[in-house]
Amino acid sequence: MALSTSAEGVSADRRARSVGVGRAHAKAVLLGEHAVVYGAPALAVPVPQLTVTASVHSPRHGGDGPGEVSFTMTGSPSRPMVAQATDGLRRLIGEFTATMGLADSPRLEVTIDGGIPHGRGLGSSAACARAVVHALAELYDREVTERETFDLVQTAENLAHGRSSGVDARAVGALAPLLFQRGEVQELSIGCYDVLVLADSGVVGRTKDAVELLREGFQRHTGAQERFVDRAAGLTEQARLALADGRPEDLGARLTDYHDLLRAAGLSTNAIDTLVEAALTAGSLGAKITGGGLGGCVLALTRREQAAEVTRELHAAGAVRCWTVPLKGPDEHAC
Ligand SMILES: Nc1ncnc2c1ncn2[C@@H]1O[C@H](COP(=O)(O)OP(=O)(O)O)[C@@H](O)[C@H]1O
Ligand SMILES: C[C@@](O)(CCOP(=O)(O)O)CC(=O)O
Repeated sequence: MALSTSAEGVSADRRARSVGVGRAHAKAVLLGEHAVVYGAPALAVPVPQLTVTASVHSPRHGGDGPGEVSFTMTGSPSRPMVAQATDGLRRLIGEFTATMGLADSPRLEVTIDGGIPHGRGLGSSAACARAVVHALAELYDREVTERETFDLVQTAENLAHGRSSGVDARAVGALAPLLFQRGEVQELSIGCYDVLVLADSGVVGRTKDAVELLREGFQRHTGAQERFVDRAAGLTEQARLALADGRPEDLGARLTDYHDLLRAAGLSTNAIDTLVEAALTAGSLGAKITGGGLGGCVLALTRREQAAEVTRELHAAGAVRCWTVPLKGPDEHAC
């Protein structure tokens, strides 16, 4: 099945001004986070209402000698980005210029207009990286395939996460829910489903630390990795079938089961558990932490007509902001 990805067109106008612009959106992992790092499948959904835009400006297009790359985040006031966030992007840009056969390292000014809060399990670093790849492609008028884009985003992600599965790299460019496993994706053909209410706990999670925490636990306890990955893969497969067959109650139950699995592994927090309980009490079909964990967001599968009530209860339980994300296939424009 062909995968729908968001792509950026080349604007002759921008080329003349030596500026390339690229965009990507946030994502949420429905099920499978962490286990996906060990080769298990994951289900992920695009979050199209949260986007990031990268503008890459080349003040001396084709400049001589090794170039400098500066990074700025817009906002009031605009600010330089932290090294933790820019190291991977620098490596990505180096890889892009080498892969595309560009002679010299250019001098570049990268501006990130970020509408995706970072450290919330929403794929902010992958979205930034993907937006930069699209911007570079536009700036240099190069065709970049989906595979090349994935590899470039992974160059940055592997630095940010230590070892990244690649699910974020794919999902932040996808137009529909997808099943991801070992770099390969399958777009899920579902109709209009219920909605996901995403609630931000306001606490910055640390994906790299969370991945490391789990790995250390696996090293200390014989068989723990196999047990975790088998249970996670089983739940993800059951959820995939429930999604395909239109069984929202079963999908919801598997989400909550997956939350319990992550919580048992030490990846949840009290604030997150409170939000999960609040969503379930308010009528959500299932709820869980999403992404790297140790903070971040809760995702709650909710009947459309109950989304407002669930959102109210999540705010009352401490959520700093909520988003309602339609769960729908690529051709369901009227959902
Ligand atoms: N402007 C910024 N200020 C601080 N950190 C940033 C910024 N932009 C991106 N980051 C980085 O983004 C990372 C979070 O991205 P990521 O690991 O993808 O997690 P998430 O998907 O939860 O956002 C943080 O570790 C941080 O280094
Ligand atoms: C925990 C993990 O499965 C997902 C991380 O998601 P995020 O970066 O926290 O949005 C890590 C990975 O897949 O590389």
